[in-house]
Amino acid sequence: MNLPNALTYSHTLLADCVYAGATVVDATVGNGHDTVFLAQLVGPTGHVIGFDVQAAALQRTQTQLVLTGAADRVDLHLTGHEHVADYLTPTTQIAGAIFNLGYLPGGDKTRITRATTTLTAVRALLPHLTRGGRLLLMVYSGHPGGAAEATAVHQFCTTLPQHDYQVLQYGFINQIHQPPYLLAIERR
Ligand SMILES: C[S@@+](CC[C@H](N)C(=O)[O-])C[C@H]1O[C@@H](n2cnc3c(N)ncnc32)[C@H](O)[C@@H]1O
Repeated sequence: MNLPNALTYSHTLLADCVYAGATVVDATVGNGHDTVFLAQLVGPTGHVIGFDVQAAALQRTQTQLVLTGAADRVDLHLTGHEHVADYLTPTTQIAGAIFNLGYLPGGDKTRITRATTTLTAVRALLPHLTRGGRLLLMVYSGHPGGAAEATAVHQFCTTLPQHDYQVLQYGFINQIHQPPYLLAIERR
C-alpha cells in the first residue's frame, strides 16, 4: 500500500481523536469535504462549527450536508476564522480542528488565507483543545502569498512548548511540484 498523502493522513489523524458527541472546528470550510467528514465523525450528538469568508462555499457545503443527512449538527458562519473566539464559551472543549490553507479550488484564487488571521485563529483555538485533541493545518506554499503564510505558521509551531503540545510535520519531500504538507498540533 502507498504512503497516504497529507490530506488523507489529516483525516486519519482526525478520525483517531474525534469521538461521537465531540465539538470540532472546520476553520476553512471551502467545498465542504472536511466539514462533511467531521460531521460524520461527531455523529448526531456532536457539533461542527465551520467558517469561510465566501458565501458560495458555504452554500455548496450546506447542500452536501443536507444530502448526507448531517446538517443538523453543523453551524456554518460566513465570517473569518479569526473571529472563532466569538463562537466559543470559556468552557468549550474541542477534540479536533482543521485548517485547509490557501484558496478555494475552482474559486477565486485571490481569496487566500493569510498568516495573521490564521495564527489569530490557531492561538484562540489551542487553549480549547482537549488532551489528545488535535489542530491540523494543511499548508500550501506554491501560490502567491502561500510561502509567507507557510513560513509564519511553521515558525509559530516550532515555538509551542513541548510540555503542552507536540507538533508533527508530514509530507512528501521529493515531488516536482510543491505538494501541501500537514502540520498536526496535539495537546498533551
Ligand atoms: C483550500 S480552501 C478550503 C478547502 C476545504 N477544506 C474543502 O474541503 O474544500 C481555503 C478556504 O479558506 C477560505 N478562507 C480564506 N480566508 C479565510 C478566513 N480568514 N477565514 C475562514 N476561511 C477563509 C477560502 O474562502 C477558501 O474557501
